[in-house]
Amino acid sequence: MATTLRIEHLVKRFEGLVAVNDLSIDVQEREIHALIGPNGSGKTTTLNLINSVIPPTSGQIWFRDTLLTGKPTFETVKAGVGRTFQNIKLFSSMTVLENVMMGGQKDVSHNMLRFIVDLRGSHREERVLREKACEVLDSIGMYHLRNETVDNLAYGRQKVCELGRALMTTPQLILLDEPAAGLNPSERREFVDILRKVYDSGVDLFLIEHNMDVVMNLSHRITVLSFGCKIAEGTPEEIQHDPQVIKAYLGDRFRTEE
Ligand SMILES: Nc1ncnc2c1ncn2[C@@H]1O[C@H](COP(=O)(O)OP(=O)(O)OP(=O)(O)O)[C@@H](O)[C@H]1O
Repeated sequence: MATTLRIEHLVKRFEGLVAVNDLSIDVQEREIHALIGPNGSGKTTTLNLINSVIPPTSGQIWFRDTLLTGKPTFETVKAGVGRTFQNIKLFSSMTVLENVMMGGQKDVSHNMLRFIVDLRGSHREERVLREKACEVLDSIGMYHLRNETVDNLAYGRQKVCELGRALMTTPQLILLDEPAAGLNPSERREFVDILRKVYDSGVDLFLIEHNMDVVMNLSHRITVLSFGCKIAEGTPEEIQHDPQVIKAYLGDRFRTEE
């Protein structure tokens, strides 16, 4: 299998604090890779570095043959990397369909007003985006809710809607920032099923997550951070039994009976 996402000697300093410290990770094609670790260990910073929300102090990030480092966020999206956020970033008074359609505009975050004006001006563009958004909504079981305003949706459904918006750029890899956060157990099970479907459709996943049931059931490989440094990498089975990981993060949650 080829490497898709390659993180090489990544460092991020915030003044005196080293949030990410010489981090290297190779994510393979067709992999669900989780990044775990205690609060403040550098996970969100790493995600923000991958899709160029912030620049690194040093190091490089590659996605396939494209160097992402130094590129604006919309270029990382163009290269095939999508993203969802820990705190949902939807337009709450707009419908599900409109929110998902906006994901089809690669630079929409810079150009929201133009997007709305363009949609009104260009029936062809609107039709293409609408068709694609309907397909995406169908694939994630949200088509029947397309005309609901986001405000009226349960939190779990809003998260699925955000995932739908990320799918509009036809990503090859999606970065997921705590997909299970705030979900109740049944919403969580449903979301994991949807993520599996998205993966089965050919999209690789790189996620940050604190819920260890989700991480251990979903991931093929896991990288563990502590104070910005990688302390372990391996399969869920290896990580659950790694003494250093148990000490730094997992505690007794996965210790097997002696
Ligand atoms: N913009 C910033 N300026 C200064 N310090 C920051 C900034 N962003 C993050 N940090 C610090 O960098 C460290 C890593 O933070 P980060 O949010 O990446 O951790 P995390 O592992 O995602 O934590 P959590 O699980 O709580 O979300 C923390 O000490 C945090 O306070």
